Amino acid sequence: MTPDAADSAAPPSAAPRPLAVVRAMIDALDRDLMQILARRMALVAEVAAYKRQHGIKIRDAQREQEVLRDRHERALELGLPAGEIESIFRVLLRSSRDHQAALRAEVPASETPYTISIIGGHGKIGRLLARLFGDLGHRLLIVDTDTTLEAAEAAAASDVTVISVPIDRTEEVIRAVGPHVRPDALLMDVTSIKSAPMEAMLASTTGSVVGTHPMFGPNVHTLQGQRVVVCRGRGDRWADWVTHSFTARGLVITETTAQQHDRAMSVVQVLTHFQTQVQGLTLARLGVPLAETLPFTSPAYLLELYVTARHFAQDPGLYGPIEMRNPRSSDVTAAFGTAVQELAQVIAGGDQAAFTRLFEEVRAFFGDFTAEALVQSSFLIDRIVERS
Ligand SMILES: C=C(O[C@@H]1C=C(C(=O)O)C=C[C@H]1O)C(=O)O
Repeated sequence: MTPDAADSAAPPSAAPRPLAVVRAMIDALDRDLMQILARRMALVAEVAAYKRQHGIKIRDAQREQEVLRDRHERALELGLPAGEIESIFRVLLRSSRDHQAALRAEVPASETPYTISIIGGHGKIGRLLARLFGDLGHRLLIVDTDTTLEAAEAAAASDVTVISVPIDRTEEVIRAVGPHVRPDALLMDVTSIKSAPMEAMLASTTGSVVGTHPMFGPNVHTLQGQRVVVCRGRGDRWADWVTHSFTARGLVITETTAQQHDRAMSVVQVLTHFQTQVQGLTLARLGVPLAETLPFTSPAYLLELYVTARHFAQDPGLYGPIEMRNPRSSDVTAAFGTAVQELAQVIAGGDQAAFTRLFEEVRAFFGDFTAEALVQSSFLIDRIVERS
C-alpha cells in the first residue's frame, strides 16, 4: 500500500467511520483524480504540439498497447479489477486522441485554409461537416433552404462544395450546383448510395469529384474511430486532401468504388435496417406490451431492443430511400423472405436435426468471427448493465 492510500484507509480494528465522513473523503479523492486527469490532458496537448511540428500521426497503436498492458499489470498489483481499469484507460486514450485532433495535431502548420460550401449545412450531417472542416481551420459558406446565400453563388466562390442534402434531392441539387464548381475546385457528396450521385457529379462538373459516405450518424459522441467510405471520382489531389482531412479528425477511411460500396451497403444497411424494421413491426403487432417484457430482459433481448428502438427514434425519410434506392434491395428482401419461411417451417415441424443443420451452416459462415463477437458483445452487455 502506498503512503497516500494508507492515509485514507481506516485503521483495521476501528469501527467504520460515519458514512458522511467517508463520502466527503471520496469526493476529495475524486477531485484529486480529476486534477490528475487535467494534468494528463495538459501533457497530451504538449504531445499534440510536438506531433504537429514533426508530422507524426495522432494514433500510436503500439504505444497504446504498451500503456494498456502496463496499466493492466499495475491494476493486478493493486488488487483492482484489471478488466474495468483497462476499460477506463481505453476511454482515456480515446478522449486523448480526440483532444489532439481538436488541437489540429495532424494538420500541417502549412495547410492552406480553403473556402468550403456546405449545401444543406443546417442539416445534422451538414452541421457535423461544418464543425469538422471548421476545426481544421477552413472558411465555411453555409447554404440551406433558410439562407439567403444561394448554392450556385456559394459553389462559384468555393474551393470545395459539399452536397449534404436528403438522398431524394441529391442528384437534382448536384445537377444544379455542379456547373458552378470551378474546374480547379472539388465537388463532393455524403450520400448513403454512391453510384448514381457519383455519375451525376462527374457529368455536371469538369472539376474534381469525390464521393463519400460517413458510416455514422450525427449522434456519435466522438469522431475518433468512426468510418467514412471514400470513392475517387476525378482528381487525385483533392481525393488525397479529403482522406487526409478526415483522418486528421480521427476518422477511419475505407476507399472503394461506387459499385463496391453499393454492393456492401445492400448488406450493411439494407439487410440490417430491414431486419430491424421486421423486428419492430413484429413486436408492435404481436400484442405483448413492451412494458410487460422489460422486467424479463435477457442481455440479448435488451441489446436487440435498444438497436430496434434506436432505429425507430430516427427519420423514416432517411431510411426509406437507403432501402428503396439500393440496386440490390429486392435480392436482399427476397433472400430474407426465403430464410424466414425455411426457418418457420423447421420450427413448426419440430425438426431439431434440420434446425441444427441451419445453425451449423450459419456458424460456418461466421467462422472465427464468432469468437470476436462473443467478446465484443459481452463488453457491450457489461457497459449497458453498468448504466442501468
Ligand atoms: C498521447 C499520445 O497520443 C495518443 C494517446 C495516447 C495516450 O493518451 O496515452 C497514447 C498513444 C497515442 O495513440 C502519445 O502518442 O503518447
